[in-house]
Amino acid sequence: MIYDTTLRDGSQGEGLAFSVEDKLKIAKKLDWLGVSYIEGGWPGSNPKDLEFFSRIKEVELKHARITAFSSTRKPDSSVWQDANLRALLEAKTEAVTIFGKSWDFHVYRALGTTLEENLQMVRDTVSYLKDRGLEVIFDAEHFFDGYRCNPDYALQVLGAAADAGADWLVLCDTNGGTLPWDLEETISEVKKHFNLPLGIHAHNDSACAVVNSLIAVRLGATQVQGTMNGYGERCGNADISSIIPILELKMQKRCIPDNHLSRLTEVSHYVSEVANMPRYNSQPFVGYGAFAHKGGVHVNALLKDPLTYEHIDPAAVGNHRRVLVSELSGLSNLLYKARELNLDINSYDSRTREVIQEIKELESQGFQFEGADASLELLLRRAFGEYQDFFQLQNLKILIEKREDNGIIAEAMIKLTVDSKTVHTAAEGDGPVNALDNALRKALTEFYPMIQEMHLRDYKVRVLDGTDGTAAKVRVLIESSDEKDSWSTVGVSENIIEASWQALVDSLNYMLMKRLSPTGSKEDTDEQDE
Ligand SMILES: CC(=O)SCCNC(=O)CCNC(=O)[C@H](O)C(C)(C)COP(=O)(O)OP(=O)(O)OC[C@H]1O[C@@H](n2cnc3c(N)ncnc32)[C@H](O)[C@@H]1OP(=O)(O)O
Ligand SMILES: CC(=O)C(=O)O
Repeated sequence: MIYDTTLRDGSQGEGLAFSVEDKLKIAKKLDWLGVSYIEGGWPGSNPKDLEFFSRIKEVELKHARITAFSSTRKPDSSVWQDANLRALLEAKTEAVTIFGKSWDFHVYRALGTTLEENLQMVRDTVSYLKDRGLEVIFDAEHFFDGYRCNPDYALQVLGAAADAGADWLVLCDTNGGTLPWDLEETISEVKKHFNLPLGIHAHNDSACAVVNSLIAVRLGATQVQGTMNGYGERCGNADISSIIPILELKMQKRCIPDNHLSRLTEVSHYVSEVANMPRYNSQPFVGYGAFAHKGGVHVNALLKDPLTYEHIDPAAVGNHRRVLVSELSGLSNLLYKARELNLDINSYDSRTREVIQEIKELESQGFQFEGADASLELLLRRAFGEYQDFFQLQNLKILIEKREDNGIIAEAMIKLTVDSKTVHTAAEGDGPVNALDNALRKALTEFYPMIQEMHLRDYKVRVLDGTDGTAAKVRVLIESSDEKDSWSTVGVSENIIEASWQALVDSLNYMLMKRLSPTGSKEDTDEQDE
């Protein structure tokens, strides 16, 4: 069973703060994926979590059970007086998760109580909740550290929870420092003492959260607690976007409903969008680059059989294969790319080798085509005679004026040839690149009105050779979009205006090619875009 704690432990990660709406959206999406439990939050912690539990009741979930989280009662107090437990019951979930201390050091230092009182806190809390007919999942906090320091006591804590009626004993590697072989030994010992279903809750501080979770499953644990994309306190929790496909595809353990695995990539990306967290390109299974192939040798073999360089079929997890074209490309990368673009080229055509050499030469000058799909497509189509620029520059001037009261104003004057006609325009902008963009659009709108639908979404500049001082080159990457599509272009020069010009011109030409020339259609490959 997959127990997702993105909304509770995940939200303890730096930079994450879910609204109630966010939590509801994520819970629905996790249910759509088919996880067994969704831990919605800690009701005693804040009003937002309590509101989530009240509103999630109105949502019809198909697979997941909602659980609410809390601690054992306070030392030297009673369960009836405990504010956390009161709030927990207010959440009115059918399942609850209680964490209790299982490391003697924590009992002394963090709780400031006796070992016996901690055992009583566990007993009282679990039996109080069981008496109310709830499913009780007992998270033994710091279990592996506790077992290492005082195995008898750690086992007594599990025993207290089990005797009080807990339905699950979940072994937590709270500090995330346990190594796989130690974890294996500890779980093997625990199994000798308890017949209850076991779970695992691993943190990733030693980069072992996923592997530790999988080892626990091999040893018989039937519940894995983790978070989508591995969000969580410090270095995060076990990433269920890796655990689910490994269980399903490599360990033959069913943990989500039939045919739901292909939803995984979508769910992972959705959660990162709602969480407003950047995606990790190389994230296993679900990352945009998880099946991106760059080396020529790899792509050559992939074309013969994808199994040569892919451990699973990307489609199984809803991801897709991508081939990158760069200075590390061979003929195979180019042939693959050409096929995607419906370009009829073959390895016997001398131009094919010439294009690879041109790409390698340009990349050595600082261009980077793997992040500039549109510039690459223009280069290929130009090389194979399938494309001609839609306008030509005659000349361009940029004036920059610093005014005392009005900041900096830039003005670009531009002379172009379009359809054998000369067009001469000028436009102002906040800065030189903005003025250039405005002037170009002004000149071209008369001939190609559709360029008004194009927007510049992102503009990035990278200095390529800082040691040369003013002679350093810059690479400009521009991301543009219209209502249907988005594309990236690149320019490189020692002059930032020239580099920006190259990327801007590519961007406009690319859009015009797509709209006006049938060979420029990317419709066939749209599904391959992120
Ligand atoms: C391993 C984990 O991830 S556990 C989950 C951790 N998550 C969070 O802490 C997020 C939500 N937490 C909160 O909103 C707040 O910390 C609250 C509302 C729970 C408590 O707030 P406060 O009452 O102000 O206490 P504070 O946060 O300062 O300290 C935590 C208290 O819990 C006690 N505590 C810690 N673990 C346990 C436990 N298993 N059982 C009982 N009490 C516990 C601590 O001893 C401390 O009590 P003290 O104030 O008497 O020293
Ligand atoms: C319970 C929990 O979140 C932990 O031990 O890490």
